Amino acid sequence: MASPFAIAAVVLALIYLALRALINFTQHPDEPPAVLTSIPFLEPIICLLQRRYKIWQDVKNKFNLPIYTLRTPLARIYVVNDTSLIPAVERQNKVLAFSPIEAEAMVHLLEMSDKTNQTLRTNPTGEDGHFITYHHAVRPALAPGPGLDDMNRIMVDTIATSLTNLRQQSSPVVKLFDWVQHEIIMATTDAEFGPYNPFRDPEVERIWLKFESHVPILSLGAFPRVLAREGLEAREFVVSRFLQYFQQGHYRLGSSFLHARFQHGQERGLTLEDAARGEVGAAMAIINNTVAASFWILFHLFSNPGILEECRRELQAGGISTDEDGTQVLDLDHVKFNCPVLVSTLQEVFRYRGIGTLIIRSVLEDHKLSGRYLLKKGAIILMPNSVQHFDPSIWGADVNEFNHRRWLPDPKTGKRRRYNPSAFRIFGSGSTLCPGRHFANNEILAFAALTILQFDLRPKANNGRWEANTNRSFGMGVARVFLMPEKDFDVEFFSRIQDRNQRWRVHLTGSKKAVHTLADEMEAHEKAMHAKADAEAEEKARVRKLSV
Ligand code: HEM
Repeated sequence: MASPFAIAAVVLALIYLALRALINFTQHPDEPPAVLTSIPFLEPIICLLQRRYKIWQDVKNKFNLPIYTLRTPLARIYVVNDTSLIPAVERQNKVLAFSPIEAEAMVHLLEMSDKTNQTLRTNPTGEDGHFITYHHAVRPALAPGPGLDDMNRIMVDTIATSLTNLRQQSSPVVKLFDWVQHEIIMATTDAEFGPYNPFRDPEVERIWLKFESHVPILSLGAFPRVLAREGLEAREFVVSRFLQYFQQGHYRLGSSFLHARFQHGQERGLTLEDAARGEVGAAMAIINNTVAASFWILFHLFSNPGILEECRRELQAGGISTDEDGTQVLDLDHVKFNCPVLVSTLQEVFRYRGIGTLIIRSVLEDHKLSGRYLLKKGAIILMPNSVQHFDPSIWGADVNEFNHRRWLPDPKTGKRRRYNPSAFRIFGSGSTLCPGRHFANNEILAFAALTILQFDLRPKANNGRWEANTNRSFGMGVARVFLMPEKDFDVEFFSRIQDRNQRWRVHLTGSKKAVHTLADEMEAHEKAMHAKADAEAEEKARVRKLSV
């Protein structure tokens, strides 16, 4: 009689063969080829757990495919490597869409009323659906202009005041990430919510951060009452504070962006409580990435004395004046337009550290991408930033290095270096291109400039060596496109200004002109491509009509 081991081995072999056959039979020849199928349906998950954010580059290097399929137990995932396929995905935003994913994440994460959940889920890609009307409502408030200027003014005031206060302490020691997080949360939310900013209560900030750590489980809706009970309690506390803020009419003193959001909610029939819940989601979008980018820019500036000196020199060459009362005035226009090395360093931070895999789309109908690759309804598309941001054919042979001068004009020709804008993924692209990028650029630059001018920073451990390991990062998160440092660490702040009481402020002339980034080029490039595609479609329709 056969041993139990032998029987188990045969059963396992049969299951294995059946699963392999299932993949083969259900993978259409026109679909992108399936890879990581040796352990059917599980190999992609095992590789992700082992390799974390490095998985996307590993698979690209191993198979060298423009696009491929990962078969997982829950869904097919199509992963895009070829840069030229990205605009093709973005052009099909009614069929390859982000909003249905956003709708489900919001339903789970925010638990609004049934009526609002229904509103979110109804026709999420339609012109009159929640998401497209939301984009139209908020974009103008965040575009260069008076609304953005007001936000910028409050944001720089908050940062300048806080750093002056910090200078009054003698050589304070802080955990760097925590400190940056606090500074950016306060500056961003002051700008957003005005004088009655709920985050001014330290309890709100503390509990908000507790909520934040449970977001991945909450947004998946994976047994939150068992796995993330603390997160749910934290969310309800923050919601209650936003609700008070609305009930007491404090939102009237908030930013134009907040007004646009609130007004849009009212028009879509949201109750005040739903609006308060919506603010929890909005706060994630406006805070999380700016915190991470601000941490990384300080890390790269202070860990490289050469870059630090170059940037300080640029800032000091005409960027600072003195008021009659002795206040030092930093001119934000000077930072934005006359400090090319600092601006280039920021863009390199975006490229080098902004390699989360946030850009995700849902396939709503079977679709032939670029007329070649069959994408099946129900699948997910991922466009990993890391693949694009580390492609040597786009960025050159030094792609794996942090080159803070990468974005400066070519020293030989004096001309701006041309990179494919579709390969710069940090602010997304297409219909969901981040409308907050101008505010974020201003905030990160102002924060970095004020910090490097006033302080020297030195890590307490490692003999003052700067180290931030990211190996354990999955590079995936809700509203997080940056790799996160594994551990926070203590740094000591030394004031560079003798007079501890000397005040600093930032002068703003207005934001009509924005910092130039590749994301803006991409917007222009995509608009031109859309116009070309529309013209071609019109021409085809005209020819068809004539031939009838
Ligand atoms: C470095 C900082 C930031 C980064 C890297 C960033 C990145 C992004 C990305 C990648 C998306 C698109 C998501 C997708 O297509 O899948 C997005 C959307 C958005 N971002 Fe940002 N963002 C930043 C800061 C901000 C700030 C400061 C604000 C507001 C003041 C903001 C407001 C928004 C809004 C309103 C959306 C649209 C969300 C939606 O479609 O519902 N972002 N951002």
